[in-house]
Amino acid sequence: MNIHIVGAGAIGLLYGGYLAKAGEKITFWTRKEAQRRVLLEQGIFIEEADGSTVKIEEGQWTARVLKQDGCDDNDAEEGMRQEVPEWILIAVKQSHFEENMISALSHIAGPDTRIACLQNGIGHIDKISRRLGGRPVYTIITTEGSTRLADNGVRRAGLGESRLGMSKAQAGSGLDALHDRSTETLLNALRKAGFPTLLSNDIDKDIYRKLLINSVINPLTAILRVPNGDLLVGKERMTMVRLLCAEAERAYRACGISLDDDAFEMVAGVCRSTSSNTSSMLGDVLHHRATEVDAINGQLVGMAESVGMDLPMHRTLWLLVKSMHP
Ligand SMILES: NC(=O)C1=CN([C@@H]2O[C@H](COP(=O)(O)OP(=O)(O)OC[C@H]3O[C@@H](n4cnc5c(N)ncnc54)[C@H](OP(=O)(O)O)[C@@H]3O)[C@@H](O)[C@H]2O)C=CC1
Ligand SMILES: CC(C)(CO)C(=O)C(=O)O
Repeated sequence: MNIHIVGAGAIGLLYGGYLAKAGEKITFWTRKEAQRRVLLEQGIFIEEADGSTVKIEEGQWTARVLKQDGCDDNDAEEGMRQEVPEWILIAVKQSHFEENMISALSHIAGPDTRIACLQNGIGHIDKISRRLGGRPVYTIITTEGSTRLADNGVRRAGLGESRLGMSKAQAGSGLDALHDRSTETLLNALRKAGFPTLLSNDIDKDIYRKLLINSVINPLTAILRVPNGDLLVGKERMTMVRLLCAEAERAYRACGISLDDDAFEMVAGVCRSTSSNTSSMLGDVLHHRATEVDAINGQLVGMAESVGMDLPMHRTLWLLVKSMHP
């Protein structure tokens, strides 16, 4: 299957690398020519949690630079059209969803191309879908953890679990798009590549579950500069985790979003299972990059506001993290 990966960062290289190794035809779209060159010259490497390293040489995959108009330096647009992807996996960060990037997507995608987003946070799906003429956009929620080590390599935290689905707002009356040949083909490709993936008929539940987890763990670890597990160390941190969970739960109830589990137990469970992780938000802060806090705590605060509710703790975390942006 012909799959394009937009954003060859931590999660893009992990997914694209293993999909290519499993025999899929992969095209990475990078932002910079320098990264494209490193990829083509040195190949991709993935460090696994057991210390082994997997090398994936060019052959099954190629790399291009995503330009504003969708063309790269080496290929005319006509050439790209002949390689219309069946799927595009978007693996950029929330802060990378700029007009130019979204407009470039419309050049890569053919009329039947499916698009799936791997981002944490919310708000991006509708934005892209609108800009792509209402084309339905799928979501992949994953517990994979990947850290970028170089332009061409990543470290995988361990085996995660992923879910592929389409949120109700996207599906409209067309939920059948979830159960067609194209979706089945992507699911099989992901599984063959070593990503245990389930088809979700209720991806919104997964999206909001992850949003709540990220809204508590990410800003707290970014501000305190501690690994995830350390949020459970000490009375004061535990109290903050509890209060943030309770505030988010109140907002979810007011918005009619149900959670299967107790929020605190859920968040504490993730702190324990990823105890040595540097959260992605802490990673961004340490590297002086913009974080995804707008799409996480910002969206949560906005959701609550839409039903007349204020979330003072989440709002404060949002502003604190935003104040650390470069
Ligand atoms: N890493 C993880 O373990 C997980 C990540 N996620 C989500 O996946 C998303 C990506 O995260 P992650 O991979 O960690 O982030 P990275 O920062 O490692 O990767 C993002 C990549 O997107 C590239 N990019 C940005 N803008 C463009 C553009 N216009 N055209 C082409 N490429 C572009 C960046 O290029 P450049 O380097 O040149 O800036 C970078 O390589 C996030 O939303 C995150 O929440 C979800 C679950 C797990
Ligand atoms: C689940 C968690 C908190 C793991 O680190 C994560 O998704 C992130 O860091 O963004």
